[in-house]
Amino acid sequence: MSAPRWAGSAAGENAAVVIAGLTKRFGETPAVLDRLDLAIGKGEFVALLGHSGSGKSTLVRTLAKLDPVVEGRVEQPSNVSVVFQESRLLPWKRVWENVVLGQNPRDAHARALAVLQEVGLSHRPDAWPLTLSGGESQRAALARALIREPDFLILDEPFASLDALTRLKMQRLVSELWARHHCSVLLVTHDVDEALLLADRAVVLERGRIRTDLEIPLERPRRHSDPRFEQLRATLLDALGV
Ligand SMILES: Nc1ncnc2c1ncn2[C@@H]1O[C@H](COP(=O)(O)OP(=O)(O)OP(=O)(O)O)[C@@H](O)[C@H]1O
Repeated sequence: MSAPRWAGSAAGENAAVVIAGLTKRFGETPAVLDRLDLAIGKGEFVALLGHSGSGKSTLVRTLAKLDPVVEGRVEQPSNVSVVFQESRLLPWKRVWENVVLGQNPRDAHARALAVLQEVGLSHRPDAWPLTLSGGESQRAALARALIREPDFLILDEPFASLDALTRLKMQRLVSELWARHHCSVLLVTHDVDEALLLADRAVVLERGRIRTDLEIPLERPRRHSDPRFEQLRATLLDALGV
C-alpha cells in the first residue's frame, strides 16, 4: 500500500486535481469513500481500478459535480469534461448539434466539424445518434467532451460496452488525443490491460481508499508483448486480488 502522493513525483506542486480526506456515506453503512486522498498531476493520465462497489462511480459523480462534497476537500480545474459508459447523446439532435450543446453558437458548426475530424467522425456530422454504432457514439461523446477544451477529462468506463476490436481502436484514439491535448485524465476501467496501455499511474480503490498506486514507467506506444507489461499486469492483478 502506498502513501498519498502530495509530494510524489507524479503530482506534488504540479497537481491539477487534489482530493483530500474525501468521505462519503449513505446512511449507517460503512463509508463508500473513506478519507480518500489522491492527487493527479497536470497532464497526467491516471487509471482508476477496483472491484464492483469499491466506490469508483461515487468518486466520479463527486468529481463531475453530480454529488456534493460533504466531507473532505476536492480541488480541480473549473473546466472538467466527463465521458460515461453510455454516450448520453440527445437523440433528437444531430451529432454536430450534440457536440456543441451549451457552447457559444459562434462558429459552432465549424468547431464541431474540426473536433469530429479529430475523433474520426467527420463523415457523419449530420447523423442522428440512434443511427450510430457503439464506437461512433463514443467518438461523438469524446468530441463533445473535447470541444470544451477540458483541463481535466474524466473517462468513466467509456469503452466497457464496445466489442474488443473497437475498444482497441478507441484506446489508441484516446492515447493520441491525450498526447495532443495533454489534459489531466482519470480513466475508470475494469480492464487491467487498458490501464497499462494508457495510463501513467494505475490506482486501485478498495472500500473507498487507495489500496495501490502503481507507476507505469513504460514508453509509448506500449506493447502487450513487452515483458515489463507482463510484470506490471501481474502486479496489478495481484493488487486487485485476482
Ligand atoms: N445513492 C446511493 N444510496 C445508497 N448506497 C449507494 C448509493 N450510491 C452508491 N451506493 C453504494 O456505494 C457503494 C459503492 O458504489 P459505487 O457505485 O461507487 O461502486 P463502483 O466501484 O463504481 O462499482 P461498479 O464497478 O459496479 O460500478 C456500493 O455499495 C453502492 O451500493
